[in-house]
Amino acid sequence: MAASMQLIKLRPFRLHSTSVPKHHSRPLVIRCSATPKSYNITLLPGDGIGPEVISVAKNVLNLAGSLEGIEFKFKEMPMGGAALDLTGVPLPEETLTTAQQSDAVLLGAIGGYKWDNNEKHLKPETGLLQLREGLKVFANLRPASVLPQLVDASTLKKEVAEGVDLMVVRELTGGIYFGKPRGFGTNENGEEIGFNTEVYAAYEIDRIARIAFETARKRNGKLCSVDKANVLEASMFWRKRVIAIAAEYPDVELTHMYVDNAAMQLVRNPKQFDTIVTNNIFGDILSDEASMITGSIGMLPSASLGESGPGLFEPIHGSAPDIAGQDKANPLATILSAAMLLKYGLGEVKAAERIELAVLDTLNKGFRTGDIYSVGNKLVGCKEMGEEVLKSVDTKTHASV
Ligand SMILES: NC(=O)c1ccc[n+]([C@@H]2O[C@H](COP(=O)([O-])OP(=O)(O)OC[C@H]3O[C@@H](n4cnc5c(N)ncnc54)[C@H](O)[C@@H]3O)[C@@H](O)[C@H]2O)c1
Ligand SMILES: CC(C)[C@H](C(=O)O)[C@@H](O)C(=O)O
Ligand SMILES: [Mg+2]
Repeated sequence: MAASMQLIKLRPFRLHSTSVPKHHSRPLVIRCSATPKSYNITLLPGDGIGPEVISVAKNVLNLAGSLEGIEFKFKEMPMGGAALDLTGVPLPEETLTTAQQSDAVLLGAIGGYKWDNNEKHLKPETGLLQLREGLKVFANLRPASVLPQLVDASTLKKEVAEGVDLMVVRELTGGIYFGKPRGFGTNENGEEIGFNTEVYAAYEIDRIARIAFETARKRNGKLCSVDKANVLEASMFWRKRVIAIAAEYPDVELTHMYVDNAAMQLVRNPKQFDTIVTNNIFGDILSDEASMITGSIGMLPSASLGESGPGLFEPIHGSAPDIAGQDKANPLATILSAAMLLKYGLGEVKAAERIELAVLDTLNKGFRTGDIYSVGNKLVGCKEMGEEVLKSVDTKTHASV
């Protein structure tokens, strides 16, 4: 099991000690062994490579679940550009309601050239922000670990990349993404302007800081808060609140770093980081940067959690229009997001570990999509990679879990 824990080094935890999300209470229900556990999963394939990676991840999730006596009822709903084309909006009300009423949500990716020049409210990306807001998933966990099998795929030198295992805790429903005022206008000289507002209330910082301290406590006890407190008032306040919350976690070592330095340190010496907590926009950027240390953005999963209700699970990558429809996408980030769904969303740790082990086994056998390929490996497409993971879920992990 040690190998799988390397992949996503975090045990399931409650976001809030006083409010237990619906799904966390599930294991307490006593069930007859003849009655399989059943969960409703909303699938949001989205655009570009989204449907390709979701179709593969759905099969893996289904098989890992069935081997643990879990049954899934999947409901696929339109989202992003696909929803715009179908209904005229990027997040139809029915999609949001279905997602809110399910046990967990698995999303592929949204966006594409076709909708790039749409007005803001008609952008696929706006639909994604509405979904995160609608599910109230303020805590976005983005683990980045360099797997021994993929050290050579990293763009960094082996000695720098080897052993990296960090977790970015990104605030997801606040900051400049949602702050008001925002929009377009003219300045005092009559010139056109565009503007956004970076704003955080104390409660928003306090709750994400607590998640980050809890996360660090379950890992190596080191938390680095990344901000721009040398310049931005919102960051100065962020730092003040993180320091205040630190008093509740004397066992966690807290450090602070400016975001420009953090971006540099991530490629200079990424092993210095354990858990990073940061705001919405810095977390977006730093997690893409961290992904390349691991070999590819096609490897990084994520879990977005709130205080109650279903979690949202998605790879951190986008719809990759440059490779969409060519069976070239790496599905592992989405498959690993399905593992996070099981672990953090449903508390189904055994089924999650089956998937993690299967991914490691598939990589051990040398199967690689183009983004993580190096000489000597077997180059496969998205579908074949999925089939290989399925085989490993069925055989290897069945025997070892
Ligand atoms: N969560 C999301 O749905 C999400 C995230 C990021 C970007 N986007 C959207 O996706 C679209 C494209 O954005 P972008 O090009 O900046 O970022 P991107 O992540 O889609 O692609 C960046 C690069 O990484 C590659 N890549 C991404 N995922 C891969 C995978 N699984 N396997 C192999 N290679 C992969 C792509 O081919 C591309 O070269 C935009 O519309 C953007 O808004 C959506
Ligand atoms: C598509 C976009 C809205 C999104 C974000 O900025 O959060 C993406 O980049 C991500 O990382 O999930
Ligand atoms: Mg991003």
